[in-house]
Amino acid sequence: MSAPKLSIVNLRKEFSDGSVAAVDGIDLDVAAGETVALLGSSGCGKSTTLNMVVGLEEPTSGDIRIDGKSVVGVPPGQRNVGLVFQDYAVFTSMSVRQNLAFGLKVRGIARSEIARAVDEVAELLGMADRLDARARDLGGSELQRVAIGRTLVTKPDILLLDEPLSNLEAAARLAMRKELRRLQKEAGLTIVYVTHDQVEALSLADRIAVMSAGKIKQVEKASIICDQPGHLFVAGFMGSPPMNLIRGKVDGSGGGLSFARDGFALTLPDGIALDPAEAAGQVVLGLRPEAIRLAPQDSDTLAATVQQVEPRGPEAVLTLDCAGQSLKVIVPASGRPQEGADVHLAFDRSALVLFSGKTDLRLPLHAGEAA
Ligand SMILES: Nc1ncnc2c1ncn2[C@@H]1O[C@H](COP(=O)(O)OP(=O)(O)OP(=O)(O)O)[C@@H](O)[C@H]1O
Repeated sequence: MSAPKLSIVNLRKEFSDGSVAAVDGIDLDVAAGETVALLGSSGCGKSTTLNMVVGLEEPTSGDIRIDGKSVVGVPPGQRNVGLVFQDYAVFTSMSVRQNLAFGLKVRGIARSEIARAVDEVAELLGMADRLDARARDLGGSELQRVAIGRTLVTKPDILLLDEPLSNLEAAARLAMRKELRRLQKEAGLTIVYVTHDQVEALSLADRIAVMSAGKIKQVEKASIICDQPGHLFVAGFMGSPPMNLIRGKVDGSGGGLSFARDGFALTLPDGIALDPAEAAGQVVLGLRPEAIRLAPQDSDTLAATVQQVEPRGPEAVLTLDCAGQSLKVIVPASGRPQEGADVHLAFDRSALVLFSGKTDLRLPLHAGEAA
């Protein structure tokens, strides 16, 4: 990556009334023009991280650098970081034009320059014909566009978006996701995007940082994080349903390794070379629901019973009992089996991953390979 636009270095925040750190030593680089999502459930420290970047909270320790320069202690107004919340923070009594102009007006910018900047941002947001509308007459997604526009007119180095689509109806949320993708491209924005919604993170971010209990568990490209989770937590969090995770042991040696837990056993692909210390201990096998399919019985399939069928539009999620092991499998809705049916499962073994039972980290499966 070229020199990062934003560097978060070993950042920590303890609130005086709390015994645990809200943000517990996180590191994150964001490149110019990149969108990184901070993804995690409520209370994991996402908003606190953003608040420290914008300057609303001071870190307990660690550093925040913009273009290589520390901004810790620099007042929010001098950081050139824009923050947009889910609550639109738009003045409803003002027009769209007045709202967009507000941030520049309070900075004492010349009128002609404000007018130019407002026109430019209105154009970018597709709101050029709405400049004279009263904010109180706007719908949710228009209001959110104005809120983003109010920040964009100030030309922030970094745009921070904190759950910006949470207050929108499903259809408006979809439209705004598209709008944000267009903005990212056209304005080349550097964005840190906070969300608890993984579909939003997957569709908007270049990379996703998965947070849990104040820590970043993994930062990875959105395109591969579901298939290549580096940490057991991420494997159990990403995807709907998430990866099947089975705690067990690896048996055998050389070319004939297999994974076993009670009655459930699966041959591992040829050529796997596990660290002997890890192979001797507990491991967790991970297999995405998409990597298992129903198949005619043969020497390579395992028998299973369908316990639950959950239709989900064009597909269905099956919960199966396979030798005492509960598995989730996604199948096409048409031709799905009935509850109670006996089926056979074929496994895409090339898609399986193993995690250390000791560290919860993904294990390299081949000599010299990084997990
Ligand atoms: N001002 C504060 N004083 C004390 N504790 C706080 C304060 N702000 C946040 N916390 C605590 O810090 C932890 C992280 O909160 P934070 O709001 O950053 O999480 P989050 O991931 O953004 O969650 P949410 O999506 O619910 O906002 C929580 O346990 C929260 O209760």
